[in-house]
Formats: sequence, structure tokens, C-alpha cells
Amino acid sequence: MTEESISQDLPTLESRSVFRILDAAANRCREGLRIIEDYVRFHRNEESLSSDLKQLRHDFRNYWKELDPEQLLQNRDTAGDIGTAISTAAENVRASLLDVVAANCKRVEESLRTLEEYSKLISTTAARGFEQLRYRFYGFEQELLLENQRKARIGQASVYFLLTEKTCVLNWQTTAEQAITLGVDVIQLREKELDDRELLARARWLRDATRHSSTLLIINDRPDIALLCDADGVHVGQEELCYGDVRKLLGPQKLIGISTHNMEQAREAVAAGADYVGAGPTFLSETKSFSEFAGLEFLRQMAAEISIPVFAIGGIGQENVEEVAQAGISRIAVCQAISQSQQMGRIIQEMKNILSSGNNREENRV
Ligand SMILES: Cc1ncc(COP(=O)(O)OP(=O)(O)O)c(N)n1
Ligand SMILES: Cc1ncsc1CCOP(=O)(O)O
Ligand SMILES: [Mg+2]
Repeated sequence: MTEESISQDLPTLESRSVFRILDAAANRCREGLRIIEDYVRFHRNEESLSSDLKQLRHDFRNYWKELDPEQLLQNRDTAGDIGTAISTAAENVRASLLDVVAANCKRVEESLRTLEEYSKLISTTAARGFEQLRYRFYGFEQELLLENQRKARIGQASVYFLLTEKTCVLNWQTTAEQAITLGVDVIQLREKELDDRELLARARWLRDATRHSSTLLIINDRPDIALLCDADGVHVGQEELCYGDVRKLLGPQKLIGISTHNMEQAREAVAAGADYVGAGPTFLSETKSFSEFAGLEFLRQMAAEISIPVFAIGGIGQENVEEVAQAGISRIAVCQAISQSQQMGRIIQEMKNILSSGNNREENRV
């Protein structure tokens, strides 16, 4: 049957109702997508996800045009719509930005399902199209909502420990177990000379050691190892794979951190969608040597501009963490301040206390 004969086969009252249903569902879908796009654009500042959602809205419009938009408009009867007077208390309250996004994800999915089912009476092309859009949108919902759980966890982190065996005064497992027990928020496996099988074995050991703790596990440089050990994410520098390729490997549920040494790199990392950035090197480091230092001025610029979590790194410890806090940064990534410490618990707690002091806390920033 052609599109016209399908709609002409329906009794007039029924076809009028079908057009009203499709019109309402199309409006709900379009409005929900716009609300989600605004969140991604103005709150998450994520160009890639923003353009993906814009493309989905564009594709939606193409299938909507298959439904004879003029007929939809002609059959609209808002005055006669009994639904406009019905609302629940829950519909009028949102507890957070995430709530707004979650509610509108459901609105988009339900309206796409309505469009898919009722379009079958008019255009199988449109019905199939709406079905495919719904499947695509499920992936976006996962990225939007899981991204937030992930972001919530890294956003609460303040002391991030880089674990490198040769810097440890104790053996690396004891050092790791102590650091996790004593409350490091993130532990990163950072080894440059191990063969891949040993690196993976250590990553899996750390996954077991952190699984029932609040400590996030990050693997340095290697998304493949991060994937195989089910780490919480990976950290890549300017010379490793770019964000987009790492995201293709890890999917939406993992954290991706990027090293930055200047504001241009930091802006690029935010625009790409990084979950956090390292910022440094700040001071002279015994763990890694550098020919130049971004220093405290870079931290001040980062504190003033960058919206995602910023971890200062490079030669940071008890003796200079106050300067990092004064620069406006509330998170640090350290190696030897912890791996060489004889009083790990005291050091970790002292640095956390200094970092959480008033003038560098994000919520106090005007
Ligand atoms: C949290 C964090 N920040 C920065 C780095 C440095 O990463 P990179 O520049 O790739 O250098 P290597 O650590 O790979 O030598 C990091 N590892 N972690
Ligand atoms: C990997 C890395 N990147 C910049 S500094 C650094 C080493 C940090 O180690 P430490 O905290 O001992 O200086
Ligand atoms: Mg690296």
C-alpha cells in the first residue's frame, strides 16, 4: 500500500486521532532533544556529543517530514487536549540538572516509540527510521547518565596517587594496599618498562585491591590494559592516543584523563570531552624530568577557567601543597610524596585538609 492509501483506509475519526498522536509525540521528542542538547552544550561543554545530538535531531526531522507535517498541524487540537490539564506532582519538580536530563531522556524514548508504532499506519520508512533513532538514543542516554556517575566520582577526588614500583620504599603491593586503605581517591598504575603480560597482571591485582574501596583505578597510557582489567579509566598524555580514539576503545562508561601543559591543550581536552585533566609539571619532580615547567601560573589560569576536575602534578608534596591550594586548585596527583612516605596516612590526610581549605574550593569561587 502507498502512504496515501494507508491513511485513506483509516476511518476519518481514526486518522484524525493518529495525526494528533503523531503531532504530540513529534513535539515531545523535539522538545526533549533540545533540552538535552542545551545541557550538553552549556553545562558539559562537549562539542562531540553536542554535534551527535544535533545530527540525531536532524535525522528525526527527515523522518518527521515523511508523516505529512501539514496534516499533523491541521489535526492539532490543543484546546481539546484533555492531557494538558493532567499532571503529577513529580512532573513539576526536578532535584538536579541530572534529573532534568534523565526525565527528558525518557520523554524522547517514549515519544520515539509512539512515533514508530503509529507511523506504521502511514509510512513504514518513517516507522523504521524512528525505531533506529530510538536505538541510537539509548546509547546517548547511557553516555549522558553514566558520564555523570563517573564525573561525580572523579569530581569528589582530591588526592590521586601515581604508583610506580621503583619509587616505592616498600614493595609495590604493600604501598598500594596502604594507600587504598588510607584513602587515596585515585590510584594510577604507571609503569613504563614492564612487559604487557606483567603490566596486565598488576592491573588486575590492583582492580581486585580497589574493587570494594572508594578508590578509582586508572591505568596510565594503555586503554587496552584498562579495558582488560576493567579499570575505571585511563590517563593519556599529549603523545598517546587522542581522546576520540580512546573513547572508541573504552566506551561511555570509563574515565579518560588527559595531561595538559598549557591552556590551549586544556581547552582542547575539555572540548573533546575529557573527564579530568592533569596540569603540570608544577615543581621539580624526582619521578620524571622536564626541561620546562608550567608552574603555579598555569594552575592559576586553570583554576580560573577550566570546568572539569584539574589535578596539579609534578613534585607536589606536604611542603608545597599549600602553594597549589593558594593557586586555586583543590586536587593533586602525586607519586613520591606517597610512595616514599614513612607516614603515609598523616601525609594523605594533611594534604586533603590543605586542599579542602576555603579559598580554593570550587563552590567558593565567584
Ligand atoms: C593524573 C596525571 N597527570 C599527568 C600525567 C602525565 O602523563 P603523561 O604526560 O602521559 O606522562 P607519563 O605519566 O605517561 O610519563 C599522569 N600520568 N597522570
Ligand atoms: C608523570 C608526571 N608527569 C608530570 S610530573 C610526573 C611525575 C609526578 O611524580 P612526583 O609527584 O613524584 O613528582
Ligand atoms: Mg603518558
